[in-house]
Amino acid sequence: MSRQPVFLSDGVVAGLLRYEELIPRLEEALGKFSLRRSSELLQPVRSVMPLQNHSGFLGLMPSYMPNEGILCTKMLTFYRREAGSSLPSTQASVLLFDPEYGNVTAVMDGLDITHKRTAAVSAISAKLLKPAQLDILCILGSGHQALSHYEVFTLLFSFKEVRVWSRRMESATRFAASVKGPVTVCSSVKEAVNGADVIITVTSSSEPVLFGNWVKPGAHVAAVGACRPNWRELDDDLMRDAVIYVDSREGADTESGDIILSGAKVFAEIGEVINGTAPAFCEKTTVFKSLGMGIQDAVSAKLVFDKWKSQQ
Ligand SMILES: NC(=O)C1=CN([C@@H]2O[C@H](COP(=O)(O)OP(=O)(O)OC[C@H]3O[C@@H](n4cnc5c(N)ncnc54)[C@H](O)[C@@H]3O)[C@@H](O)[C@H]2O)C=CC1
Ligand SMILES: O=C(O)C1=NCCCC1
Repeated sequence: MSRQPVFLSDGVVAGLLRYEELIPRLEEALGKFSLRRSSELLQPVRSVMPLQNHSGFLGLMPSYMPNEGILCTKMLTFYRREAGSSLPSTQASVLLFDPEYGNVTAVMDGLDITHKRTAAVSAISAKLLKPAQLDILCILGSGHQALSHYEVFTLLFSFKEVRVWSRRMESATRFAASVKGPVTVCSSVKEAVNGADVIITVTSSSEPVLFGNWVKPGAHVAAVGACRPNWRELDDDLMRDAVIYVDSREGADTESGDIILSGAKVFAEIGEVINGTAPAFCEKTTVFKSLGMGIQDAVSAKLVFDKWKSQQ
């Protein structure tokens, strides 16, 4: 069992990972996670080491799904970057092990996995908590996650209008020009979210950018940024008035400033909605607070590795 691990570059991973195959695997994993059967799935809360010099952190995200033959960890760094930096703010590597023997079988670049699995889980939340009307999609932020969220949301849903807002107008304009379909560039958050049915927050902000009194009652918000206990994207009004769903209760209670600082109560994990053990309040304003989980990376990496092996 002393074979060297294979290395799969970002280009190879991106070529193999397809939303159509990824989404059902993520749904299954989210449902399993919420059952809390430790014989089937283990995933501790992300271990985080702050990197003060960079307003960032290094995170370790292990997970184990013995029945799936998955033992995996993602290692990531998040650095708060100035606009125009050539490096992405989140960088990641994923290690897959042979669960039988403990040797590393594959090391893969984790960028595309992080972009796609995060966006796919937000799209799953919108599918489960679908508002009655689905005409307007609004994306706040114009970076990597904005792009992957645009891709999967326009793949799964048919919006009449897609809007984008970014702190710097030229970034929003560049984003709109880079995607296939029409995108309205908005000059303020208030204008962007006005009447929107689905709002995605994908900013690196540590202060609220989205305020509850701007949000249409019954809208669904997928809140993806603000992944540290003292960072916010959403204000107290929105956190108090919406029904709050999360990927992991333990993760949310440990890492989400929006939840910890607002004192908002988590209603359910989206895995519980998938399992039918918690209701989907589609008619109410809902927030899905995403922090990201190791199992999401693990099932993505396993999918990529199996496809790569089948082509050798
Ligand atoms: N929940 C999850 O599973 C994951 C969450 N993330 C988080 O998603 C967010 C976006 O990630 P990426 O798109 O990869 O980053 P990025 O660096 O590519 O884009 C960040 C965006 O945030 C904007 N921004 C930065 N500071 C801001 C501020 N103070 N106010 C408003 N906008 C601001 C930037 O202009 C840019 O549009 C980050 O907070 C990241 O930590 C990233 C990966 C997974
Ligand atoms: O789950 C992830 O991957 C990340 N979550 C929070 C921000 C950095 C990446």
